[in-house]
Amino acid sequence: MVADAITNQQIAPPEHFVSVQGLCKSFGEVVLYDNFNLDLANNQLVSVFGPNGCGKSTLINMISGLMPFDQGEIRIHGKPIRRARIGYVFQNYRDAMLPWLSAYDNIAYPLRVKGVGERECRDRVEQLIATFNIQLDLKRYPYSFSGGQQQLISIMRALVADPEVLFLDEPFSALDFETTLFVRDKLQEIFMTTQIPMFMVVHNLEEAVFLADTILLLSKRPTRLVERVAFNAPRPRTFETLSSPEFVEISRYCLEIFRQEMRK
Ligand SMILES: Nc1ncnc2c1ncn2[C@@H]1O[C@H](COP(=O)(O)OP(=O)(O)OP(=O)(O)O)[C@@H](O)[C@H]1O
Repeated sequence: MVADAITNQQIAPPEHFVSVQGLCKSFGEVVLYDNFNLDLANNQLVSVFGPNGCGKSTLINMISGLMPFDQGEIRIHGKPIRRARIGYVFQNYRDAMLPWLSAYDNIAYPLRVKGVGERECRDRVEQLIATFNIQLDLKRYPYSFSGGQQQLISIMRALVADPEVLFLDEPFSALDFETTLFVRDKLQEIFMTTQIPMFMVVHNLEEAVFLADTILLLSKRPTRLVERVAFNAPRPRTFETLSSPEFVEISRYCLEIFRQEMRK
């Protein structure tokens, strides 16, 4: 009995923040996912990298509940998507901001949609910007901020309703290099402070490795998980991380897998 209990404990699945089983998705004749499975252990920052058009955005949109799928099951922390609290940061902050609302009202928007009272909205937004030391005049409108500042505002908006998971679809791709560094550091700080698991699609392999605990390498269509690669460098990751042997080795390894996949 005791032995059984120990065995059962050992085989019991770890807590997963995302669990995907038997996922199928096609667009017309184009099969993107055919019986795709994925489990992501809790408290991780997971990045997704793969060939152009393999279905990275489609995957993040299905898992976050923004896009329907044909077949399969997706659970967030063991629950159906509709019962999970989800934060989503879009690739293009210009389209994602509501331009007629101030930065403050953009951040507070998800709370207002939920019917949260004005005082609680204000407390929550103020707490958030104090925690992450956001020094912006939130009375201003989105267009008056730089790209990095707007992306930061959209990250604050995604966090304001206390999400269980944060999804980010290429959060740096519309930013210049300098701004990318700033937003990337802020994202890492948010992850380290909140421990909210993050699932992030990234276009650039080094970006995919730098912040991640796990890098998911996807194949060409129909899309499979080719490999999940662990990157265990200590946090915070800094400029020094970029030249560390483990970063160089993991990046090289991911690139090699990617190139093998492209040759198929
Ligand atoms: N709503 C849609 N209707 C029809 N086809 C679609 C739709 N959305 C995506 N596709 C197609 O599905 C494929 C995967 O698209 P998706 O944007 O998910 O890939 P991706 O890996 O994120 O691409 P990229 O690397 O270019 O950002 C592409 O061929 C795309 O044209």
